[in-house]
Amino acid sequence: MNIIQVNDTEEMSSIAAEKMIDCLKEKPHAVFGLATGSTPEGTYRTFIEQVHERKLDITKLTTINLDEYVGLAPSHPMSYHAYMKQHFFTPLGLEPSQTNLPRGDAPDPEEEAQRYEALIQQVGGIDFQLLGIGENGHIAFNEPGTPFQSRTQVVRLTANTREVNSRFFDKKEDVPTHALTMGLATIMEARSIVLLANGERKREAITRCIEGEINEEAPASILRNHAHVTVIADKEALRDISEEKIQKV
Ligand SMILES: O=P(O)(O)OC[C@H]1O[C@](O)(CO)[C@@H](O)[C@@H]1O
Repeated sequence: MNIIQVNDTEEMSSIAAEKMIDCLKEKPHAVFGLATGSTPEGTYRTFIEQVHERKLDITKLTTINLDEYVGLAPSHPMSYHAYMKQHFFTPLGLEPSQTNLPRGDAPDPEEEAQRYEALIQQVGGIDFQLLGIGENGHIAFNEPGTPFQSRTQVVRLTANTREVNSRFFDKKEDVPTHALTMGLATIMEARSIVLLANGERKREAITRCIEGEINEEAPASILRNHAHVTVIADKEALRDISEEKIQKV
């Protein structure tokens, strides 16, 4: 695990965006695994600016998102479809056929999970996976206790995750109780992974991810079993990590 300490969110975003660009330049038909949440917003902005500035070809790119709330149609403003459209797909200029998210409004969510897992295999797997981390250590919506061998599935969200994510909704009760999420084993098949974290509120989750025991109570700790993971995080998130493990920019 390569751990890069950055000075601020802007630096985190530009390093992450540069890694996405490296992947795209090396493989124009790359498959990007993408995350939502507040953490990757700057990375998306910087990547898009750079793609336009350097006139990079994105017409062969495919994107596969990690998760979606069960019950929210793509048109729902709090859906991850809407988030991706606003922060990435539209400003980058991707065609709808290039982008993929689980359908939160699928009539049979379990069947949708299977379709989505099969789709990831059909596109040949993920070349570059971007991840955020939940305050409780979740990656995608794989909450503490999720089996390491899990694949794309329907999950119940913890009270903590619903509380944390209620900041995006009008009322706490509006936060869906379930989500469709790529599983931990699915994520681990990505060829390279970049995990982003900033701020004190991610400190405990990052400490457990990097220095705690590798176990299912700390879902992000599984990443230590992957050969190509880079954590890009700020001082606040890395406060408890031993100096010798950290690379500073
Ligand atoms: O980036 P944020 O908003 O702190 O969210 C962290 C993580 O939580 C989620 O938003 C899900 O709760 C993930 O998609 C994200 O990686």
